Amino acid sequence: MTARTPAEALAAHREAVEELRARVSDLHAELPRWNLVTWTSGNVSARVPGADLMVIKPSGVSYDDLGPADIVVCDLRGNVVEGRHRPSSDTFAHAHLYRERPDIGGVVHTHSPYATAWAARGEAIPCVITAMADEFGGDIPVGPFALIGDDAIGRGVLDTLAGHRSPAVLMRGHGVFTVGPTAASAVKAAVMCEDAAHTVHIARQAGPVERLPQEHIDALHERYRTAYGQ
Ligand SMILES: O=C(CO)[C@@H](O)[C@H](O)COP(=O)(O)O
Repeated sequence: MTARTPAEALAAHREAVEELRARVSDLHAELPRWNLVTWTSGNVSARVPGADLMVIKPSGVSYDDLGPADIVVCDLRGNVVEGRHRPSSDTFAHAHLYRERPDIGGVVHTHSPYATAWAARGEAIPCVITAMADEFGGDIPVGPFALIGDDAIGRGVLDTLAGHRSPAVLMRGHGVFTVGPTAASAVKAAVMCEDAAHTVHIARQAGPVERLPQEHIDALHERYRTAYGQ
C-alpha cells in the first residue's frame, strides 16, 4: 500500500479534524481566561489521532477573533495542509514533539508571567508543595534557550522532558511549553504551572522554601495519577 499524502490523510480524517479544530479553538479561550497570555502570545495544538497531522493556532490572530475555521491543519513536518492563515511561529516545535513522541496528543505554549519570570532567571521551580508533586511529579525543569523558527525549541523541550515526570518545561529566556495526552491536559498543565510558579514565588519572598522529601513526592504523584478524581 502506498503511503497517504497529507491531503489524502486530511480527507480520510475530515470529521475528526473539524472536531479538533472546534476543541482547540475553545481551548485557546482558556489561555486569556487564566491570564496565561498577553495579546496574541501563546498557542495550542492537537494531534489528529491516526494521521500524521496536527491542528494549531494561526500566527498573530487575536484570541477574541479565533474560531474553528481559523485553526490551521499541518503535517508533522510543519507544512500547512489546510488553512486560511499562516500557522503559529511555534509550529515546527509542536510538530517535532508529535513526531518524536507518539504519546503526546496536545502541546501548549504560553508566556504566563510568573512561570516566565522563572524561565527568565533560568531557574527550575522546586517541588515544595503537594500540588506540584501531584501534577508535575517533581520540579518543573528549565530547558535551553532556543531560537524560534525551526525545531530547536522542540528538541530542547524533548531533551528536558526526558529526565523528568513534569509535563511542563520552562524554556530559558522564553516561556512555558507543556505536553499531554490531549490538548486539554496540556492546557491544564500550563494553568497548574503558572499557579505553582506564582505560589512558590510568593513563598520565597518571605524566606527559603524546602523541597518535599522524594518519597512524599513519589507517593503524592502516584495517588494523583491513579486515585484522584472520579
Ligand atoms: O513565543 C513566541 C514569540 O516570542 C510566540 O509563541 C508567540 O507567543 C505566539 O506566536 P504565534 O503562535 O501567534 O505565531
